[in-house]
Amino acid sequence: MTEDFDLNDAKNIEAMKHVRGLLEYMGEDVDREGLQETPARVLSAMTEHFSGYHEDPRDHLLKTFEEVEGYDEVVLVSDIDVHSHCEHHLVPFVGKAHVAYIPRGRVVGLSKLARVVDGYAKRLQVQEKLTMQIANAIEEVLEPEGVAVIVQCQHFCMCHRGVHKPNSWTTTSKLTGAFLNNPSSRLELFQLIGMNKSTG
Ligand SMILES: Nc1nc2c(ncn2[C@@H]2O[C@H](COP(=O)(O)OP(=O)(O)OP(=O)(O)O)[C@@H](O)[C@H]2O)c(=O)[nH]1
Ligand SMILES: [Zn+2]
Repeated sequence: MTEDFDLNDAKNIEAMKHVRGLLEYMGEDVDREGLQETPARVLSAMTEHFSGYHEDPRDHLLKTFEEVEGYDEVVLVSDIDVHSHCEHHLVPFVGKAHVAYIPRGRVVGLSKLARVVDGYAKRLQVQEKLTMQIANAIEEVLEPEGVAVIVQCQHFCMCHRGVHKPNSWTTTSKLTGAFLNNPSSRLELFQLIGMNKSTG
């Protein structure tokens, strides 16, 4: 599970001490057998959860976009799974992102939109910032007629601690260009998202 984790690396040794400190703080016996590999596992998992710090998500678009004339309708990738962590409590928030744009010549592979979502989600986040960062990246690189990013998540900090509202969902959106200014583009977007849900 932690094959790629270097137990001899000075930074890792230092970080494992901190994880042990947290286990002690929780009231655990850090020397018990079941916890021997836990600090390394925790750090290895963190590397995965926070891989976004080691990339610029805009690169997924910058390195792959193509100039394609003729398609100027909505491109929507809906229900992209979002797994992020809230910067207030370091606990997960999870849900979906719907990402759309109307090309003005530049198009990109559909998976790249999901990679942009991941690149920003795999950091400590607040949902509003995540939503804006995804939209800004697409806007900046593809220079489309419009961008729409809608994120719907459940925040564990709200569901499983604190106010304890396990059924609550938070929706955030960032619309630009035609999606903002043209009611028919916005209506089409919401119909497409709704249509997908009713058939899914
Ligand atoms: N706007 C926004 N708030 C968030 C997000 N994630 C968590 N929060 C909120 O951040 C706030 C932090 O409030 P604090 O009063 O400082 O922390 P707290 O005492 O743990 O608050 P409670 O969760 O109410 O117990 C809470 O209201 C959370 O619901 C997010 O993505 N966006
Ligand atoms: Zn939180």
